[in-house]
Amino acid sequence: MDEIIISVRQLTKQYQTEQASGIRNITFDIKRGDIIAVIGESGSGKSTLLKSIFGLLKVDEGEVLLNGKRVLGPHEQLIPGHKEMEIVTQDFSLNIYAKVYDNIASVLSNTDVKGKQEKTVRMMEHLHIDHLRNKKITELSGGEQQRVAIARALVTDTSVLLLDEPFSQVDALLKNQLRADIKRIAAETGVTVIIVSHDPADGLFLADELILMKDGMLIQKGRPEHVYNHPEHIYTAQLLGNAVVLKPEDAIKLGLQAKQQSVVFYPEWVELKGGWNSKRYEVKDVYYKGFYEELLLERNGVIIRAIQLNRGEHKKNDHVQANIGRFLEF
Ligand SMILES: Nc1ncnc2c1ncn2[C@@H]1O[C@H](COP(=O)(O)OP(=O)(O)OP(=O)(O)O)[C@@H](O)[C@H]1O
Repeated sequence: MDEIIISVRQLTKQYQTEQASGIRNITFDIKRGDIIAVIGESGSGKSTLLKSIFGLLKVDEGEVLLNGKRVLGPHEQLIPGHKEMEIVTQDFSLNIYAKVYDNIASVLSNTDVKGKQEKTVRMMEHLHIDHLRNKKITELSGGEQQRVAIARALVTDTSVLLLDEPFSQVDALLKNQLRADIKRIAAETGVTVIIVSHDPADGLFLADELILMKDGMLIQKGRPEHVYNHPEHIYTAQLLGNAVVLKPEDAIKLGLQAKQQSVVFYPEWVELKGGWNSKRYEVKDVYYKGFYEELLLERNGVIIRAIQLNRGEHKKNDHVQANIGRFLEF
């Protein structure tokens, strides 16, 4: 059976503000070795959840258990945090005057100097920062600092790594590499990782399980493919796949038999092809996206979006046959 490493139980943390803020009644378990991605729009409570798990915030209700033991809050111990967890926050908390190598090595004990050196070098290689080893933190870009902070957290052989927006400072190319590195390192070391990100693509790519947050509440948890294909809220479908949302009267104008309040589908569920069930649409616009293109299609005054691999087949004012192959109702 899978071993549960972290249990979050009815966790509530409200800030003293006029509007509702923070997180409310969050409950879930994390399996050892899993990568969990906490996804949600800005202000949905992701960072509050992460900090609460680490013991940085005094929560109002509920608890976090690590290996069955309650994680203490900042009011219960001198130094907030937990020795079996490492957190990389958005400020990185690096010693900016020290060199990259020393920032990483300094968290290891001096009892085994050779082992310390080897481990530090290996971790720098893992995160592609070995060429920066003698540079000071002040001489690095934001993305480079981010990788040093992750290396410093991972070199400790921590059981749990918490990452708050770990890709916020890196460009698209580096981001792909860093995501793949984290996935590989997690698989190699068995570390449990919780990543907070506002970019759903991070979670879809990296996570064994996604946690969707909205207005301080957990609204869905599950494997990325499952959550993507079976969203329980319109918000989830919009966040993960920029879904098209139609009122039932508009859906009917497209020939869909809608019974509920809203009809929802991802643009890639629209099939651009002829056939007995396809309908004629006018192409209102074509957005070039590189390897694919997004088409704005109109029928009976209703606009939908469709995407397809970029073959340059369609242009504005063309007519196409399209079929909404699958849709969800909410
Ligand atoms: N120290 C604080 N005092 C008062 N309100 C706070 C504090 N920290 C967060 N909040 C509020 O709590 C809510 C959740 O904030 P949180 O930072 O957890 O969200 P988030 O999903 O991480 O957002 P982002 O993606 O923008 O970082 C927001 O409404 C925020 O304004």
